[in-house]
Amino acid sequence: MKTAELIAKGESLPIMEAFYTIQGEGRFTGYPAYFIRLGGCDVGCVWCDVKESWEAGKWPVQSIEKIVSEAEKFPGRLAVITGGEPLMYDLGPLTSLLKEKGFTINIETSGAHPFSGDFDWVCFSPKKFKKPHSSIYSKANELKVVVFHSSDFAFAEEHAKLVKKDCELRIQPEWSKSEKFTPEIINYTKSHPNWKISLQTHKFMDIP
Ligand SMILES: C[S@@+](CC[C@H](N)C(=O)[O-])C[C@H]1O[C@@H](n2cnc3c(N)ncnc32)[C@H](O)[C@@H]1O
Ligand SMILES: Nc1nc2[nH]cc(C(=O)O)c2c(=O)[nH]1
Ligand code: SF4
Ligand SMILES: [Mg+2]
Repeated sequence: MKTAELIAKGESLPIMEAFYTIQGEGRFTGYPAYFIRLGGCDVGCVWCDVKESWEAGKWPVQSIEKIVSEAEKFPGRLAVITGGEPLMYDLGPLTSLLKEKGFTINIETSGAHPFSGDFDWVCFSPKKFKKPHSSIYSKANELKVVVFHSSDFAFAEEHAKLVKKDCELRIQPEWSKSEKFTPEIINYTKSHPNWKISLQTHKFMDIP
């Protein structure tokens, strides 16, 4: 089969990088996890901290068997699928193979493409730059909104209305604007206690 066909079926995927680290953000902050970063994103966030991921074509394509066999070399059995935007691909085959090998699987996504795959935890981080696909709202376990501008609090509330009742709500300061917005985020969370704060703790620890 041609590479393009294998990618379309989700049997092979462009891999920007894969690394064993500590989940820095959100619900599973502090958990050791194997990150699989897929290449390719068409959302275009001005403040994206992995812009080099955007061009799918520049990353090597690997079979899901190879991706999972690399993951198995590490002792942890929590995998985080991220990118780039991982939902640009059919994640069914990759997640079923990871499951077969005993992994718990989380995803980091903007939700901008149709949902696929079988996940234990879905972290949905909507973006103003490309509207989320309707399929994400019933799947999200966590809504993690990055604050880069004061208007992002209202954007966060709009999305909070659309997710499931038990979806956990988090606000995360955009890294470069952290100093400016952290006091506002603290005050917002104290006055809107249905929200919690998420920080990019890996950046403080200087780990991947
Ligand atoms: C790089 S993205 C990849 C996954 C997916 N494309 C997404 O945006 O959710 C992983 C997480 O990092 C967040 N993020 C990206 N750049 C950031 C920045 N400069 N400051 C804070 N969070 C950021 C995203 O919102 C997302 O929650
Ligand atoms: N340690 C660590 N935790 C993370 N949580 C989400 C990340 C991502 O880029 O998706 C990320 C990342 O890049 N590194
Ligand atoms: S959706 Fe995610 S990977 Fe894509 S530009 Fe935005 S933060 Fe970066
Ligand atoms: Mg990151």
